[in-house]
Amino acid sequence: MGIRLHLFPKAMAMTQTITLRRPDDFHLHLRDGAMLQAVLPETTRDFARALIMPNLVPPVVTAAQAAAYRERILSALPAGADFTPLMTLYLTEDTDPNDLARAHAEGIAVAVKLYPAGATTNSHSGVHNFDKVRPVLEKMAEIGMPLCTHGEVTDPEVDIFDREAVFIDRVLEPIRAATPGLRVIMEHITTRTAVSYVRGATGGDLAASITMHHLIINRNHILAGGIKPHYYCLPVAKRETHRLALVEAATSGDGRFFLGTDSAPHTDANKLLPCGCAGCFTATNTMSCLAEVFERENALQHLEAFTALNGAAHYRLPANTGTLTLTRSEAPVSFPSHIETGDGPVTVFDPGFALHWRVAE
Ligand SMILES: NC(=O)N[C@@H](CC(=O)O)C(=O)O
Ligand SMILES: [Zn+2]
Ligand SMILES: [Zn+2]
Repeated sequence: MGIRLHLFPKAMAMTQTITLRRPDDFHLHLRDGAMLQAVLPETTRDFARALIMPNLVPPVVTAAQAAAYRERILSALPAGADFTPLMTLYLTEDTDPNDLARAHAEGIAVAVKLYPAGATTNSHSGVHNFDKVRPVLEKMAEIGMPLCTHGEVTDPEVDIFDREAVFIDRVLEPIRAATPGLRVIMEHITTRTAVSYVRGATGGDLAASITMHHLIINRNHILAGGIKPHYYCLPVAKRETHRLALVEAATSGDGRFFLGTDSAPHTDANKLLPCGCAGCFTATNTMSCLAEVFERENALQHLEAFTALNGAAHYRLPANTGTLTLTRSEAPVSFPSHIETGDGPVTVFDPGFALHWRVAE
C-alpha cells in the first residue's frame, strides 16, 4: 500500500494528505472500569490494534485473567469500533510456564511483560530475582512468545537517569545470553545506549518500541522553569542527545523500531501530588504529534513503517488492511486539554508546539 503524498492547491492554502495503513500501538495502558470506558475511544479512533499492558491491581498474570480483561475491553468498545486488543501477561516469580504456554497457544496473550519489582506504576508484583523466572523464559524461547521489558533497574544506588543503560548490562544482556532464541522487545526506550544496543544485536530477536512523547520532550521539559508533572513518566525523559537518537531511530525506517505510545492515564488529582504518578496520556493526539515530528525530519515516508508495519512484522502479525488519512492545514489544529473520566479529568499530552496534522474523519 505504501504511502501516498498528495499536494494539491486549494483556494488559498496548500492542503497535504497522507494515507497509511491503520496504525498499531504496541504499548498501551487502558486501566479498567470507568477509566477504561473513558480512554478506550481515544485509542480506537485511530488505532486498529494495541498491546495492552497488564499492570492492573491485581495484575493480569494468568491466561484466565487475560481472557477476562480482554472481555471487559471488548465490552467497553464504542459502537462500530474496529479494534483488537492484544493481551499481555504480567510476569511474576510464580508465573506457571504451562499456563503461559496455553495463553499463547490459544491466542489469549501475545506477549509477556517483565517489570522489575518497584520500577514503575503497579510493578510491586514484578520480578525481584531474575533467576526465579528462568524456567518461564526458557519456555517462552521454546514456544516463540516474546518478552516485553520495562528496562530499568531499581537499585537505589543507580541514578534514575542511568537506570535504563544499567538494566541492559545487568539484566537484559545476561538474560539474552542465557536464553538463546528468546524474542525481546525493549519497551519505551529513552537512550541512545538502547538504540545502539538494538542496532548491534544480530539474529532478529531484538527490537524496541518508542513512545511519541520521548520523541518530543527531554528532561528540561520536566524540570526547567518549574516542575511539570504532566511530563513525568517512566523511564524519565533524558537529555537532548538521547532524544535526538530516538528521533533518528524512529524516523529512519529501520524495522527494529516501532511505536508503543505508553499512553498512561492518571487523573490530574493523582498527577498533581507531592508524590505524583508517572505517565503521560497521549492516545488523543499521538498521530498528529508523530506526523509533525516526522515532517520536521523530512521522513513522512517512514511514518507508516514506524506506526503500522515494523511492529506488526516483529510480532509476526499481518499488517492492518484498513487505512488512516492525515491532513495538514496551515492553521494549527487543536485537541482538548483533557478528557473527562468517571474518576476525574485526565490531561492530554501537550507537545509544546503547534500541530498542523489531523486524522481525517
Ligand atoms: N510509563 C509510565 O510512566 N507509567 C506507566 C507504567 C510504565 O509503562 O512504566 C503506568 O502504568 O502509568
Ligand atoms: Zn514501563
Ligand atoms: Zn507503560
